[in-house]
Amino acid sequence: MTGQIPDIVTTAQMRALEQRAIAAGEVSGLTLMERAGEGVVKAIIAHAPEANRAVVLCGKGNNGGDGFVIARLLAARGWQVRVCALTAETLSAGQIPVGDAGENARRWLAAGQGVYPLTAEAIRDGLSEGAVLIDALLGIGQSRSPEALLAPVHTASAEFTRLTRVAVDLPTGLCSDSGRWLCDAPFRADLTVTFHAPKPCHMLAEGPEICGALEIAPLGLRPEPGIPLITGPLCNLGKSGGHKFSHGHALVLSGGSGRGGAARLAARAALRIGAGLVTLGCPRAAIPENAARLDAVMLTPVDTADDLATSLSDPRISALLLGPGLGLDARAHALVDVALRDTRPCVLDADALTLIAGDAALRAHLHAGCILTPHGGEFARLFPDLSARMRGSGGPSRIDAATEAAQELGVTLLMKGPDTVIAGPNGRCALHAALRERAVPWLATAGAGDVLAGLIAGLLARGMPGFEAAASAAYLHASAAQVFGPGLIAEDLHEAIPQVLRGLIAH
Ligand SMILES: NC(=O)C1=CN([C@@H]2O[C@H](COP(=O)(O)OP(=O)(O)OC[C@H]3O[C@@H](n4cnc5c(N)ncnc54)[C@H](O)[C@@H]3O)[C@@H](O)[C@H]2O)[C@@H](O)CC1
Ligand SMILES: [K+]
Repeated sequence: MTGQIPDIVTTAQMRALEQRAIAAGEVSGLTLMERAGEGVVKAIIAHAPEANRAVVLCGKGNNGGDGFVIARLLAARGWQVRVCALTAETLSAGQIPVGDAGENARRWLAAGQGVYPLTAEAIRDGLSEGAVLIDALLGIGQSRSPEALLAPVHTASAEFTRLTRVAVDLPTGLCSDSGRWLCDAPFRADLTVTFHAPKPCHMLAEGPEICGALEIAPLGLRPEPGIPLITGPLCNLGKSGGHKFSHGHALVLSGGSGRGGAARLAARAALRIGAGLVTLGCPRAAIPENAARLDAVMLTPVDTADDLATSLSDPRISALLLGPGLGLDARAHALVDVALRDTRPCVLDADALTLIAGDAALRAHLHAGCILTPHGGEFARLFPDLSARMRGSGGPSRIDAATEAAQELGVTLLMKGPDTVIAGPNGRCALHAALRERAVPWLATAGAGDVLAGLIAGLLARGMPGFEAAASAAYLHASAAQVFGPGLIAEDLHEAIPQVLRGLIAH
């Protein structure tokens, strides 16, 4: 997939787009199916230029209908094509289903072609080394395990080592909206050709692992806004003129002696990303330790809620961060309480999230300037019911769950994971997908989350709105890891940020 990636559309959005175009008389379902088949054939030829033999696995629905179009178009190019269909028996008995898929089955049969059953033997006999195996069993309509359906496919294809496996729209065994597998052994594609726009499963959770290369075939439908992929910072990061106070002042609150590392990582990140000033607020007893480890970050004693209130009387403090290394004691609770009664932008991470999860009174003070950055465990503590639903079959995707959670709390929420979902209080959502060169597994290292929280706080301090700050920080965080590469530890992220910024600001 190259060039500008269109917004992601959910299954419901895709069906609505198609239905609207058909209802408006702009296009027929049959034409859409033909275009879908043409797109897949074009991608197959580009991907496997030497191939001239295919087995097309066709299901009962419209994904199967696409399969019959693909079979017809490949056969017209001189390919040796075998269709193995779930409907082989009824089709062979002359019973053609109504609808677009039925019409394409009819056209295939009318061309004098046969339809084989979906058995291991029939599939194997249609294949040879170098052939293309096309999965048109199930598409966006799948919601339950297709294990039985796939068993003969796995048995047959295991006998070959050089097949090109192509998924039509999405691999069978993958939930289109959540990216979760619907069975233990889904179809594993080398190439997935989807239509109009990527679906969440191509970007989320375990989906990318089984999609292979992703191609998007146009259907001629009008583009509509969906869920954008974050492919760069959402605001200008350059600095022009002014003095240090023109670029904001972030206040990071830390725990006691021996617990300051996480907050120091966050504070340095806030400074690196361009906040004019960053102050670390820690208990008086922890000042020597922090002073020995920090130079450009300033220090202020914050032992009590009153101390924090005094710090906040400085109107130049433009953003707060609480959580990394904050602790879960009474002081930490009191600091979160004071911070939330203030209306300044506030990042809540780590221990602050645990405190909020356990106290409805704190939760009640959350406001639209808050940015919560939970990982899976913290999300489960904050939203046990939603989290349990996510784990269930047919449950909400990470995109849907983050959107629901952000709206429920009226905050911006950044859900951490290999794919990072950012959801705003008004239903806005964006995704940073860990795909290909943006997959940075070495970010799974102690302290990386603290750096991310610090980047958000720094951008907030500079005046960036919450959603933009969270989305931009997710991008910059992954970019820094990408620039540094293997062996990364959290401290290295700070050192890589200038290189990332140089690249972005130069453009
Ligand atoms: N929506 C659109 O805009 C377009 C859709 N097209 C194709 O149509 C597909 C969607 O078609 P359908 O809605 O008919 O859905 P599918 O073809 O994905 O599934 C068909 C039916 O199979 C059944 N099913 C689900 N899980 C099953 C399982 N495990 N075992 C057996 N049967 C199962 C369900 O009843 C489902 O409705 C898309 O993925 C795409 O390939 C294209 O033709 C072009 C346009
Ligand atoms: K499929």
